[in-house]
Amino acid sequence: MKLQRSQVGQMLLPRKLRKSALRQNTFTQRQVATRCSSDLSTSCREEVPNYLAVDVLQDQSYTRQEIFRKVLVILNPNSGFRSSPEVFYQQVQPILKLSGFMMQVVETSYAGHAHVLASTVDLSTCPDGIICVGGDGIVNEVLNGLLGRDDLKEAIQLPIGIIPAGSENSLVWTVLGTRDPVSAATALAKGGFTAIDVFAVKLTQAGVTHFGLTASYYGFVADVLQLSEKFRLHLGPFRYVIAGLLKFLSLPQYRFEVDYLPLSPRRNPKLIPLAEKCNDYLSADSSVEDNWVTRKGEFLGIFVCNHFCKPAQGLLSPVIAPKAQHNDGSLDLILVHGSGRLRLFCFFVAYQFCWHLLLPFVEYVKVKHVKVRPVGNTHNGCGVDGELLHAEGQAEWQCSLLSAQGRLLGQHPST
Ligand SMILES: Nc1ncnc2c1ncn2[C@@H]1O[C@H](COP(=O)(O)OP(=O)(O)OP(=O)(O)O)[C@@H](O)[C@H]1O
Repeated sequence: MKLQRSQVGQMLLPRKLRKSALRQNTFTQRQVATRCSSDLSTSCREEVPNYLAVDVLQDQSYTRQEIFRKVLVILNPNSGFRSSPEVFYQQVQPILKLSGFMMQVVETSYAGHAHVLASTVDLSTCPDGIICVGGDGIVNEVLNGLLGRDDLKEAIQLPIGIIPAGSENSLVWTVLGTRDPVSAATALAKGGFTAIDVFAVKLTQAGVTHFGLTASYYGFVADVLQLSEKFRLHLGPFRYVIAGLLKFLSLPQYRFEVDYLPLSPRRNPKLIPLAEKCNDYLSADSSVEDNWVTRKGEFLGIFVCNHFCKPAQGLLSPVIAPKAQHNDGSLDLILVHGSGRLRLFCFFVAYQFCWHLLLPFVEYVKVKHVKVRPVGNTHNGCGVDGELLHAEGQAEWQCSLLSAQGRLLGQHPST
């Protein structure tokens, strides 16, 4: 007798699971049939790999829900090792379909496409969110597209889902505790949301504001980010290592003036109402407050972190801002004072073991606002969530939290 593919899959399962899989399979096929018929754009002919069906169906909490969730999926075919289409269509889409997602899938065809999609999509066609398949960069584009809309208040409420398929997926790894596409899809399937602070970085001279969820950074790391773009095509995710090594070998000096407003424990930044446009919020800044602290001189790096920033790659899983929480209404500022390869090397080694805060040249403070001014011919770019922002001539970057929080689809497994 010729076995169907799903039956072959079951033969590979332990006996106990096989029985339950057989029972579940009838149920699965019924579910797939109804749900696919209402899928917005994708074909429902592809088979669900059986082991995935079993995985998903074993958690009854989300298979029993009958409510469809309408989402827009934005897939960057260019991210990471360019395997995101394969990852999505073969591993992720079946899980999402089974758990009731109705997906309109759009593949980006140029840099900036995700931004355009998020800023123009009719929100009523994807009331349950936008799912990004790619790296931190594509999530950042979607965030900025949403926050540039006229219907900002509704747009900021729209949850963003993430299927990690990029070079660096620090956001989903740090905040939702997952870094592989299948467990990220399972987290989306389980449902729930995670509130996350949103910060804005404004280039004062140009009056341009860019939003982020992870961190903004200046100095060595921003410089490496710029150089790494040259190697994107040939090296994929390894581009950061090569660019980092090259920049380390030809390390320049970075001079900055930094002003920061430490977080006052009595003040709750969330009490300030969200302005109609996010740009207005930054112009009504807190210059009237007088407890600004100024630092001047050489800095190897300046990091303004919204969460503890755990890189998805790396052996030891270090974190740059161990005291940061993604929803605590504050930003964590790390100043790495000084210059020189030896100091940078010490910082890097200490960071691998999460000892970097013990170094005498590292300053760590929770803040509300930060202003960073590169001095002289210091690299004047600013990295935000893996995207490099450029400035012409003298620049001042202002980094502040927005009063409203965004929402990520899914929850950390420990919640
Ligand atoms: N079709 C495309 N062709 C070229 N570039 C694209 C395309 N779609 C998106 N991009 C650009 O690719 C950039 C990086 O994408 P993404 O973040 O998904 O992957 P990554 O760089 O590999 O991962 P990470 O940002 O986590 O390091 C985005 O900022 C976006 O502007």
